[in-house]
Amino acid sequence: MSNIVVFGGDSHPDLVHKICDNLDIKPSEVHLGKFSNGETSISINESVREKDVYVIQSGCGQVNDAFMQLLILISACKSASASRVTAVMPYFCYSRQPDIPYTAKGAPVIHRPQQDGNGTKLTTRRPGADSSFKSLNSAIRSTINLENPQPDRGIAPPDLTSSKSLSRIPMIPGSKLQNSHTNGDAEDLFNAQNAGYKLWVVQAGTLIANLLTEAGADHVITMDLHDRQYPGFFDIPVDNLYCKPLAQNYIQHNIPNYQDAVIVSPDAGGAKRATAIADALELSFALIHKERRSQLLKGPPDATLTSGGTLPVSDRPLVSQPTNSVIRLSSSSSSISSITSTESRFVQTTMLVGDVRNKVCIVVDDLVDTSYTICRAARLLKEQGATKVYALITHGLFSGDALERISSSEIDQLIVSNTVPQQETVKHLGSDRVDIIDVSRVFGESIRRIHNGESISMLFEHGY
Ligand SMILES: O=P(O)(O)OC[C@H]1O[C@@H](O)[C@H](O)[C@@H]1O
Repeated sequence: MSNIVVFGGDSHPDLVHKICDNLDIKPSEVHLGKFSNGETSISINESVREKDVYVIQSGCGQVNDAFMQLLILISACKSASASRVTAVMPYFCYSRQPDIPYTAKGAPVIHRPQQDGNGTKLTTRRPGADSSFKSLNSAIRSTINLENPQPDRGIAPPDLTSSKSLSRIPMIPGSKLQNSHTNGDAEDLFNAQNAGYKLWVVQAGTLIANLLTEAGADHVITMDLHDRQYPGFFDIPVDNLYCKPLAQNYIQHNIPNYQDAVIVSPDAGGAKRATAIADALELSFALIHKERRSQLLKGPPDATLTSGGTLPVSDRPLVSQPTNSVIRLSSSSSSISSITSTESRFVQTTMLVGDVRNKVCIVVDDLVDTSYTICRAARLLKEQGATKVYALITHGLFSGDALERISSSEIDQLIVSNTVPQQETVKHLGSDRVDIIDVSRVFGESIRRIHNGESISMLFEHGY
């Protein structure tokens, strides 16, 4: 192929080489480094004048560094007179929104308490909180308890200050999560859940899109965007490839008697993705749905649901019959303290819709980050009689201690694509328990087609 140049960032060199092998070219030479103060330094060692340039960088590893490196590489090519620059991001970072707890009351309380010489000053007040950190920490702790509601299993809450595990929950410098074991946070928890304001965490979609286009990207190629609407942030073409055809191919060729298996979505958000695979392979489908809502307790402390109070705390799921079970907010994950009528709580409903008894289950999801979602799904399926659980994932981020969790989970077989490096995964879980779906061919073919001005829509349906 003439007039094409492919550069790789340093987040996933193995995939860069594989994609280039498929294109039968070599990655172009670039020096990637850091200045002494930690800033990214890049020098391009060949001419890109009037060339069609592809910069491959997955949004993983040191993700902010990787993204900055991508931006600088794009900008360097553009200012060196490349005719077109395409960002190839096998895993598109910042494509998920933050998972911040907030009250049902919504927006910040805006009031006008302060007058100065120049007129009225609008301020935002956070009732019940001395400092924003104090309240936010509490809110985070409450989410941790919900994310890992296993009080009887003696699992300590993760330390957000050091663990990379809960990446959808913002990490606050200096948060003292070890204090979440104590009961002294009840007031904080109450404040966090009832303060009447919404903890506002930036949703970065437009910024990320603008940064890429401002750097000089003319086109983006990615795979299985968490949000299919995400390309709407861009005013350049975004080709979102699907792992689906590769996943289907894996199921058909590697799962014995796959015709009797059940495709499972571990949450409502992934239902479309999973049903698309189930429909294509004519398999049954099951859905795990979890709903969390904050509520103010009204009944007496130990009242039963029928008398208008609360159900006993339980992490057991509901099967096919949606009924509410209550996981109460607690400042300790190892014990459930008594409920008072004025505290805030979450009502959590977990439903498994579909029949998995004596079935092989294939849990399909776009990504695994902390792995709580997928491990919880596997446990539930086994409890409900599944004989074997496969987890089929596009982007295996496996942050923090995710691999340890998977290792001791009910997942029998993990199948994950290589949009993100998986050497650690194989090392940790063993090659028998992990299979890798190679996406380099489909990325290579999409680059070839885009370079030649051909359609890539057949890749969406059939892969390569
Ligand atoms: O539970 P972890 O692995 O952190 O998060 C992964 C889940 O969070 C969702 O956004 C993904 O679609 C997936 O279901």
